[in-house]
Amino acid sequence: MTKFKQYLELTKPRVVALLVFCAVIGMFLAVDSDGNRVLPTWQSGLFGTLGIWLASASAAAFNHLIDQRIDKLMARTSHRPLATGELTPMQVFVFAMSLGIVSMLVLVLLVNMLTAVLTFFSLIGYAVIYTAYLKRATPQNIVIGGLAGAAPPVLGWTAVTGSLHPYALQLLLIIFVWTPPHFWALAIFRVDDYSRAQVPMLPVTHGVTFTRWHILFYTVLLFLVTLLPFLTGMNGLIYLFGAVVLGIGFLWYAVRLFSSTDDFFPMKMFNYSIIYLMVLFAFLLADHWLVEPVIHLPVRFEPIV
Ligand code: HEM
Ligand SMILES: CC(C)=CCC/C(C)=C/CC/C(C)=C/COP(=O)(O)OP(=O)(O)O
Repeated sequence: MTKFKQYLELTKPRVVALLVFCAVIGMFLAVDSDGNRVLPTWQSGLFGTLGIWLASASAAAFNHLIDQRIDKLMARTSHRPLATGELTPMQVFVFAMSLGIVSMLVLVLLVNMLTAVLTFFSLIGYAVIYTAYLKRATPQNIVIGGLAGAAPPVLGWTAVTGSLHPYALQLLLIIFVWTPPHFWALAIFRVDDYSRAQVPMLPVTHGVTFTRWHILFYTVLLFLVTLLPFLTGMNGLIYLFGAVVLGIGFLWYAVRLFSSTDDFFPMKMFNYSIIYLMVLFAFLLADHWLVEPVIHLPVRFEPIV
């Protein structure tokens, strides 16, 4: 009997879909060293996307393997293929290794070395540093571990240009600062799960109110960080409009989190965080390719740095 559904679940398909979406947008935002827009070639576009996707899926499968004991104890994850025994640890190991090896072959042979190396570090960062160590070690686990999940736009960018650009790092910074409100909103709702599994997530170790303050802090920081692409001249007014409107929405959730009596409200914020990131990146792309090249609006800010 085929276990396609179980193997697919190991790859965290929806999380990885958003990671790959951000990577692809990173590809289409790339500029060369003179600041001119560049497009991915069919090869860098196709194989870059494939390599990043396979590496993220591999990291997700390793996460299932390393977390199997924890996953059995939490209601949200107790149906996972290793927790239920539908797949064996050896099957998951072989699957995760295979995806990882193929991803590296694709990136090294068909994309470029820089992308392969950075993707490899992201894979290790999530699968080993975050999952096997940080997650169990400190309530700042997801802040530090968030670096791996924030890498995709940089990976997409380097797949196209073969070099790192400060603009790409702004995109990384956005996802890095977005991760704590994204995750802690869910963690507040799932605090009993984490406490049963003895995972030191912030709401477990420091309580829900403390976590709400942290969420608010990072949401304000996120609002400021999302202004950077405009302030550095990377993007124009259409992007700025999107970032401000979406950011006000996120801030509203972060403030309302203190007073809402709806138990499900943190999950509403969590769901909003996903829409937020998707639409923000869509704005980056639309602004980059529409505003100047098509509509000819002279709306860029003279960079302050
Ligand atoms: C350390 C960083 C992160 C942590 C700890 C985290 C944590 C989580 C958790 C616990 C879930 C619920 C998963 C489930 O129930 O299956 C989730 C869902 C999700 N995350 Fe994250 N996340 C992180 C980073 C990211 C990043 C970087 C992205 C994308 C750019 C992302 C996108 C998503 C999406 C799209 C979902 C919804 C999945 C679904 O509907 O099943 N996450 N995240
Ligand atoms: C190569 C590359 C870009 C790697 C990044 C890979 C990746 C899948 C990042 C997503 C982060 C994520 C879903 C964290 C949740 O893990 P968790 O263990 O806290 O959540 P869980 O309890 O749902 O498993």
